[in-house]
Amino acid sequence: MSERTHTESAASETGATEPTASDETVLEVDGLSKYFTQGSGFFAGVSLDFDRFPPIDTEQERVKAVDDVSFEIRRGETLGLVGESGCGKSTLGRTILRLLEPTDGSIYFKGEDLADIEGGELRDKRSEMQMIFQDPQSSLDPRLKIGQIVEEPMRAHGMLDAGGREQRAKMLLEKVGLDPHHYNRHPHAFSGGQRQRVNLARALSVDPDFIVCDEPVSALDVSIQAQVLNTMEQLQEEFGLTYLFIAHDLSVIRHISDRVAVMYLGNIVELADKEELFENPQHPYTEALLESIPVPDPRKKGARGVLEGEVPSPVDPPSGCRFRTRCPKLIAPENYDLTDEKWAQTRSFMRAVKRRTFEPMPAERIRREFFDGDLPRGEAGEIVAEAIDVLPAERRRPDETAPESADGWTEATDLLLESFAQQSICARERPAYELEAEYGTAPHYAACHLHR
Ligand SMILES: Nc1ncnc2c1ncn2[C@@H]1O[C@H](COP(=O)(O)OP(=O)(O)OP(=O)(O)O)[C@@H](O)[C@H]1O
Repeated sequence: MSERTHTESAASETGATEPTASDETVLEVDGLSKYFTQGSGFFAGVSLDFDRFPPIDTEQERVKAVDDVSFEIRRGETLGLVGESGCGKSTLGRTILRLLEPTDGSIYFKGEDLADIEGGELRDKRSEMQMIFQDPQSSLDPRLKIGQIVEEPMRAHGMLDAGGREQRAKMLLEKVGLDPHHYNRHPHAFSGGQRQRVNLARALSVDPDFIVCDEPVSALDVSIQAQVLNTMEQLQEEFGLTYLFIAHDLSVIRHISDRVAVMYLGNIVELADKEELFENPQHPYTEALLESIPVPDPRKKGARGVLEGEVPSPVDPPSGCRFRTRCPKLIAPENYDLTDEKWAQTRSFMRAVKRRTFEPMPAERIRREFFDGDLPRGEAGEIVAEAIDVLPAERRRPDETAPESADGWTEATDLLLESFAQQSICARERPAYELEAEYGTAPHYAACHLHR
């Protein structure tokens, strides 16, 4: 346990210091994957398939929650991890700490591969890596006193004697901005922000190097969030902590992070210095996320709502770039003679057909509304014309039910997707590129074919 832990002054609510990262790599994640098997129990994943003999199919559906993720975190650094709900942030955090078994890949913590160790050795390592969860309410046992809660990890790791643990717990309560006299009180007497401070004291009790913070301020009022974040920054400085900070809120990520990783459907799609990421985003998904931040200036409201469509299922994610099915910058397939304008029109037509966002209408009107009257030249134009042909025809009378149309929509969608979307490099290859950074010195990674 470090000397300075006991001698430095208590953390205050104000005057956050900028944490400084060293060159030493504390954590290196290499090709890490975590797949979940749908369901559980003996018959999970077993289905009957009467086209086979015997008619049992044991092929299991696997949720690719984290898929081939690699990055490093330096000592004293905060790496922010941001992305929409369900993209795999929590699973990544838990797999790094081996609270979940990795499906593949390595997790080097201070040079040692955690994926290789088991039992007592893993338990010992756990004291060096802690986790703080989102909900301070449910993560504190209401029957225990604050002191017992903070001391519990020390007891589990056989740290200090009873007197030493009490002394350390009181010191830590003060460090996290609580009155040490709260030692004998129960959690129900505390506000959300105070409870999260108790969680911080508990995580710090075993003197960890690395903390995974999983949405630690999301459940708190905005006014309390900044105070808790400031305390976390002060504790980082004082105890030499390294954070992986998970949040979906970009303003929280901007407040706390040194570098930021953006996650989409189990992959990291962009990783750069905070300043670089916010000022010079290079992945269309990051751009869309940044543009979806509510802007205080009402005159600028045009920029919102750019993230269209549903996130695909992590059971069967898109080939190539996982964002391609929603990407406004999908690259044109090279095998057609398409101008930028005609590609943009073809793409929006393809999207409208796939989502069935227009009523059946005459071919001439489709050409006019989607293509300014001119289809793309050559083979691309022939394919579009064929798709228009198979779309259901318009109703002749308003009371007439639409002609049996589902097949026409599906046929046109399949034709367009197979001929255009799936021919794009975005569908054929997985992108991974390092770019020149404009701000700061850290490498800028953006997994997007636009940067080839
Ligand atoms: N135990 C599990 N079994 C099966 N699927 C799971 C399990 N845990 C998570 N998943 C799935 O893995 C994917 C990633 O989930 P995860 O909770 O890691 O995302 P997240 O980005 O942290 O989302 P949120 O911000 O909503 O917590 C989701 O599709 C989720 O449904």
